[in-house]
Amino acid sequence: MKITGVELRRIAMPLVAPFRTSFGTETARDVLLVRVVTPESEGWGECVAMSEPLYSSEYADGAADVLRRFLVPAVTALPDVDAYGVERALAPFKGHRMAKTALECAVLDAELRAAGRSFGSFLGAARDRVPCGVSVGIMDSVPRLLDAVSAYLEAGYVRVKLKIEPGWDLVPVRAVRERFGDDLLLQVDANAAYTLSDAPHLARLDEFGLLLIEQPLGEEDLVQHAALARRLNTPLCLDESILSAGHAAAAISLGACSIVNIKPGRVGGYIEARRVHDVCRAHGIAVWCGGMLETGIGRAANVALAALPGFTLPGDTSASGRYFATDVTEPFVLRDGHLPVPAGPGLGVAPLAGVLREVTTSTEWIPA
Ligand SMILES: CC(=O)N[C@@H](Cc1ccc2ccccc2c1)C(=O)O
Ligand SMILES: [Mg+2]
Repeated sequence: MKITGVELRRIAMPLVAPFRTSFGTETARDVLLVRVVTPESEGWGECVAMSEPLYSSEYADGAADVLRRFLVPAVTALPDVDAYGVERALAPFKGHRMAKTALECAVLDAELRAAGRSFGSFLGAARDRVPCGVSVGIMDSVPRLLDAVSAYLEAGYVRVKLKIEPGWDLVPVRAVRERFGDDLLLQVDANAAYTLSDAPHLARLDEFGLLLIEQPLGEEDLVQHAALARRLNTPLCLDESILSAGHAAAAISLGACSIVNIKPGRVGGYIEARRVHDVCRAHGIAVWCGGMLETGIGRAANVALAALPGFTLPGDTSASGRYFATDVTEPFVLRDGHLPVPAGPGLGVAPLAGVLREVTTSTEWIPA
């Protein structure tokens, strides 16, 4: 496939409610979308980097810059390209995994649309719908938290994840467990807010029968997570620490985690995300699909990924309405706690022209 050109488009997506984590509070998404145009078709990809480098080192303006100056030219220079060719062409550039993922996804979407093949069939989806969990932010009070969880359970979510940080952990978790009972699938995510010296405190989470504790320690603390895992009964899950299939293998062999949250943007692409899935599966490690408050573009790709056989835990693949009053694609709507895997060619969804025009804050065309 020969690329004619690439569009970088920024869109502003207000959130239906502020989303607070241990690293900050988000009230709107400033999203970078990538559109790849070829003579046969066009494809879309979403860069999940935040507007500020608070979750990872990447941020939207930086991703746009590295795409504009290095990544897009490296790909559009190729006479014929597919998603694997994109991976090879981008390998010389270090890091910038979220930016790379957006471009790889857009090429893959265009390629699959031209071939009349769905994302799910390319990745190896084993199901046509996936069970969905929900990520609940840090709230102003426990009553407000209980109201939010109650509404999400009403909506049908099959698993609840609570954001925690020092000062907001045991009390809210205990309140949710006591209100909604022992059968509720419940887990927590600290976004690296603790240190190994907090081990005795974190061990007190064991009494709540959680599915997992996600990324309690720093992104680079693989050995410390292994030490912490030996002092907890609750399984440890890593998110920020796992940037590749190699990282997953290292974390597993160190005993730093027994579950992995897979986010394609964090690991550099959907092809690499499948490699992480395969490595974990080979080690008997369960995986689930994380979320970065994606629009329907990233959501469509993630739901397809979440349908792979090793994704045995509900992911943060929540409905569009969890984050946006109006999604940029047809909304993903929860049915019996599941989202359908798009079956159409490519991502199976595309931005709705009217909504896209409304939310666009800038566009830039990069000719091949
Ligand atoms: C659903 C969920 O908890 N996601 C991330 C954290 C997170 C939170 C807030 C975000 C805001 C803008 C972009 C990405 C973001 C990611 C996580 O699993 O750690
Ligand atoms: Mg996380």
